[in-house]
Amino acid sequence: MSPKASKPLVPAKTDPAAIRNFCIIAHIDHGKSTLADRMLQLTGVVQPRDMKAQYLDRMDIERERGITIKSQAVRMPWEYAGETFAFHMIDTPGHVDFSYEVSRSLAACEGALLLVDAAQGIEAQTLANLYLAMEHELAIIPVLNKIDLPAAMPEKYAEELAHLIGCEPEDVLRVSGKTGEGVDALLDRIVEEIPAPVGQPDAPARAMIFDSVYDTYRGVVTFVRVVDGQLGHREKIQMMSTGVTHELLEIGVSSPEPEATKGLSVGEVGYLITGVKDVRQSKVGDTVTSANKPAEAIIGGYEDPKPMVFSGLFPIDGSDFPVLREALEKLQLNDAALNFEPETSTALGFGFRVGFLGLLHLEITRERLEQEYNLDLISTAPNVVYQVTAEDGEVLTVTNPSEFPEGKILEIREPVVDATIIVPAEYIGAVMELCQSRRGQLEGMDYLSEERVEIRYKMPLAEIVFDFFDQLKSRTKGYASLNWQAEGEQAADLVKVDILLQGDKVDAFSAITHRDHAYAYGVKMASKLKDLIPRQQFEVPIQAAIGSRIIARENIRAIRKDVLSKCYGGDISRKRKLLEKQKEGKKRMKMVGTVEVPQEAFIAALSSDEGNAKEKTKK
Ligand SMILES: Nc1nc2c(ncn2[C@@H]2O[C@H](COP(=O)(O)OP(=O)(O)OP(=O)(O)O)[C@@H](O)[C@H]2O)c(=O)[nH]1
Repeated sequence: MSPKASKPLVPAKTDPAAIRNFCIIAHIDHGKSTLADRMLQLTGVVQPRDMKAQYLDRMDIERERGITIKSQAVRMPWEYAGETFAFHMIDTPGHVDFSYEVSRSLAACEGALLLVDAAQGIEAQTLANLYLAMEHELAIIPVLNKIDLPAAMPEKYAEELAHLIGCEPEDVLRVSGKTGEGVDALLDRIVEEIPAPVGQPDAPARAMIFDSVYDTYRGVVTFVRVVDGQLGHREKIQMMSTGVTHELLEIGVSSPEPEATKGLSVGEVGYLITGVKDVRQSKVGDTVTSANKPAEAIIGGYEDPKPMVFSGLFPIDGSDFPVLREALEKLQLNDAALNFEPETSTALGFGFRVGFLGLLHLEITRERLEQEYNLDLISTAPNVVYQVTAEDGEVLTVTNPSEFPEGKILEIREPVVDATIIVPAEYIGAVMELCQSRRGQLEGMDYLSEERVEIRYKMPLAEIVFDFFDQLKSRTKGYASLNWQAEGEQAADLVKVDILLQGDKVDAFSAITHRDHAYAYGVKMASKLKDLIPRQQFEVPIQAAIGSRIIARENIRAIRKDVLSKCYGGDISRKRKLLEKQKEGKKRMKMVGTVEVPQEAFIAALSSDEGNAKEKTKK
């Protein structure tokens, strides 16, 4: 993040009246990043020869998957009526797992571009993001994107959008992020319609942290929006929630490459570098003030990201445990939403219980651990968080089936969500049937237009987070879009199903499920394992049980594997070689009680056959 040494510092203080802070909100794949690319080009901050698609998605994994994970803030100049304006554009991720990032970015803006694909129309996350923007009282500019597509229906969707936000269809801008058509008119509209930031220039400095990223060379880079006063180069700053002070080594703006400035003043969006090495010291949502003249009140309105899904991560090679710990610690430097604690499993050895925002977050984290740190991992079936009241009245927070208390249980509470599904009206029946089978309760239904409907359900998180989206897509020929948000908890009839091999519980295969699904889980797991575990020298029963009650059973028949049978004659060295080879093979086995289970059986039994979470959860 270093500026070129010889470059003079850009003067501090931009007149707040000439600043416009905005973000782009949209359903996933409606083209935010592509539109952002065009804006960078049109405003001249990125030269055509340096331009690459999705310029702002810097992480390799973001490029590979074509999605935005971390938000980015970029400063761009724009001439309007003879005056130069400074735009701060904050690109936001669109996936539901990362919606907390959207909410932070929104709090740093005065306006939002609501981007809708002109060939798709409004989708579930368009609504969710719009409601968030309205909560933050942002000025909203409706924009239809991808008008170059032959399938685009701008007239139809302009009406839909106008109806939704209460404006005239003519007020809906039409652009193409791909060809650039209409983008300069959009930039003008930003000046006209988004209010300039207001703050008190002479008050003690207050800046709100909306993102922190870890940079290998510079440590933590903190992105802030200055609300009051100003922060200067080399100033001593204080984090208001903890009182910790740091010296500012560098302050600047991204344009889109980092450019050091003398300071940041009211309404400006930029970055701070203090040499701190851990993002948790620069907490998103915290207020930065000046240590010499501290402000009195923190800027409010933030939520901390809360993990929704937990899974155990175990190295396949037990000696990789320290590497896994170090890798998780490094990822956490850059991902405040990731949390983990050590876990021991009798079947899988030492590993970590890791909390994620959702399945995509889990998959990305796992992929990064495997790619960037060269680890081979087994992950256990993900589960949500349960509140379990045991017989003695004690309430336990259970993030792992192995923590499930033995004995009688008074109540189990599970997280629930409000789900919004948008589909063409002909699929209402199919969607309702699916939601009902997942213990959903219909909350309401509205027609967005004659043929498209918004259906709202209250559902258990555990029912929606895993393969629900796949099912929804296949029942609606891919036309449904889904969004959900946490909405508290409810009591439910849940049980823990254990899997036993020769009478010994295999903790890695235990699961908490609804009583109605317990039998199906038991049967599926027992028959999967029967195929995966090789025959042993004795008979091995595989059982599924709720408490002491067996609900399913399979048997692996005994064999005696005589490796010497091929070896007639008395060549002792050949016999020895075969026995050695058999010993080698045994090393790759895990002993569960007296049963040898090959490593691959764990991997295969725990791997879901559901494929890729991004594909599943993308619209
Ligand atoms: N024809 C056409 N395609 C577009 C346009 N804008 C974006 N696309 C394509 O739509 C796809 C999604 O675009 P992105 O810009 O990655 O979408 P996004 O909303 O940023 O997606 P996330 O970062 O994953 O949230 C890409 O394949 C783009 O090439 C457009 O104006 N016209």
